[in-house]
Amino acid sequence: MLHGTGVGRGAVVGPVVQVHGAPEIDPQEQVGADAADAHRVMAEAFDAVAARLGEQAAAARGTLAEVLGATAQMAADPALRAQTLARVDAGEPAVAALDAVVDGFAAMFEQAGGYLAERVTDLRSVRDRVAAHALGRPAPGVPVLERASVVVADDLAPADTAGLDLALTLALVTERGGPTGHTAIIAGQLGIPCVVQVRGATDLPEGTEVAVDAAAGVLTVDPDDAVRAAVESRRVALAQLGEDTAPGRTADGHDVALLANIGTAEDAERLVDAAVEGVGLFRTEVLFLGRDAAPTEDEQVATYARVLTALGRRKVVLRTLDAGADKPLPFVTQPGEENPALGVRGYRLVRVAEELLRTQLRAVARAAEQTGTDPWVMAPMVATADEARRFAELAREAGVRTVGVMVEVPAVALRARDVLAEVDFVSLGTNDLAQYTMATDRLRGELADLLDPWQPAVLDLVALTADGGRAADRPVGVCGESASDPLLALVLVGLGVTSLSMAPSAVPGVRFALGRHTLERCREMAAAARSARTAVDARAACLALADADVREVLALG
Ligand SMILES: C=C(OP(=O)(O)O)C(=O)O
Ligand SMILES: [Mg+2]
Repeated sequence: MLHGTGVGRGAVVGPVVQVHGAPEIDPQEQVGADAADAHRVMAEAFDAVAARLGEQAAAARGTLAEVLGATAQMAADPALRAQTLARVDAGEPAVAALDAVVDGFAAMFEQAGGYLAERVTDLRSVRDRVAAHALGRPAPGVPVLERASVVVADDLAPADTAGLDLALTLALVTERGGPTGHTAIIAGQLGIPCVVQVRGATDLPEGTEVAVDAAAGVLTVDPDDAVRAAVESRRVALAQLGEDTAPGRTADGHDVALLANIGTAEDAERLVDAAVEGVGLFRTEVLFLGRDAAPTEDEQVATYARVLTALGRRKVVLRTLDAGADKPLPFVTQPGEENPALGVRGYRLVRVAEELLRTQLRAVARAAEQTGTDPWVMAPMVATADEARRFAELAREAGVRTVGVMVEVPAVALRARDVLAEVDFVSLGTNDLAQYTMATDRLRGELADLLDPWQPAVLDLVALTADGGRAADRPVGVCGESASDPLLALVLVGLGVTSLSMAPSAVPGVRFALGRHTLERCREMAAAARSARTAVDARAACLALADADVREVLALG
């Protein structure tokens, strides 16, 4: 068995497919016996890579097909090939020759900017593939899946996950990455079981059968019949939970809205028939990613209107641009920041790019008017009541009616009452709140124990925020990953949180857990968790108070 940190409750069995990183290449490594042989091997490598990518593009769909098709064209590019082979003929080591030619093209592309600059990643991917082929190493990158598989990687970049064939991806397993990192968030969004921080996963041979249990954070290699049967019964139990479409409510009828986190209009459209009460976090920065400039106001209006239309009369909480630190955007990145997580990020960008925020707020107000809806709008990374007031002014000036801020900085939790005097609601971003409370980079998977949202210090800050909400009679939601943990969700409700927003795939488990516990029991759990001195003890204390069926069906331990 291999252990890691699980994301989601699902379990699956399937064969391993490894995602290989770029091959480690010594540029002086010789290919073939002499220059003529190297010429032949390299020419053959270009042909093989172009042909394989072409075949894969033909077999793929959507974005994946486009990405593969463009990369195949680049591998077949006559100039790239001719220049490399000319250097090889002149006696240069073949891989070094390829590297130098690719570097030359990359520099040209980067200088040209725009579309061409974005192709540099494809160009380097062609180089890695051709070099790997010539040296007889496995092809790098996300392989094209031929059957339903468990995809294993050291870590996956957002671009890698875009290249996954979701219909055939049973689970994602990574050696690195944290539970609030990109792979985990995307897996949650797509409802794919995921385990991160699994030491030894990349050593598993291709095709090895593994059982992936996201609830337990465990991989079982060559599972026996008993493990397979347990996986199947979990699948059936979770499928049954998915049939309950009632609103979120405790066993004694206390309402807690269950909302979805989304990043794109497509995510919103997938919710049209989903049993969620709305969207509690629309991460609008996704629309800004991978571009040289912000989308225009009209483009933003169109996207926001699509989201609002998909949700109809359901609630939508839209978050304004959260750029910087773990979500860098080239056009607003502040040069020379040594600690970007503590720098000009999130709402603070208003200091250097106020028009960006004003444009976005206008776009939201126009989309709201167009669709006859009333979205709530909140700012990320607010640190003071003053900032909350200024954001509320800007939003109201633009025509937004309901304005809030995220609680991600401990200072805001500590002064929640002051902040709630300025805005209509707050939403706890527990991913960043844990990062800043525990002074622990959320992207450093190896520090996951410190980042654990069960840390009593983080729960204390949630409690303070909820107290502020109660005193002001204003809603306090949670939209960090902690809302998707069914046991922790009960604690959050016990602390006084009024809505929970999570990956849509997590909603059925949380709904089920809520429905089996009274508000009083949630409060007992919250008190027990806060009395504990460690994250592990906090969870254990709550588990002891949890309903037996819930423990069993959701494999809570
Ligand atoms: C919801 C949050 O925002 P993000 O994960 O996008 O930073 C959070 O920080 O908890
Ligand atoms: Mg955040």
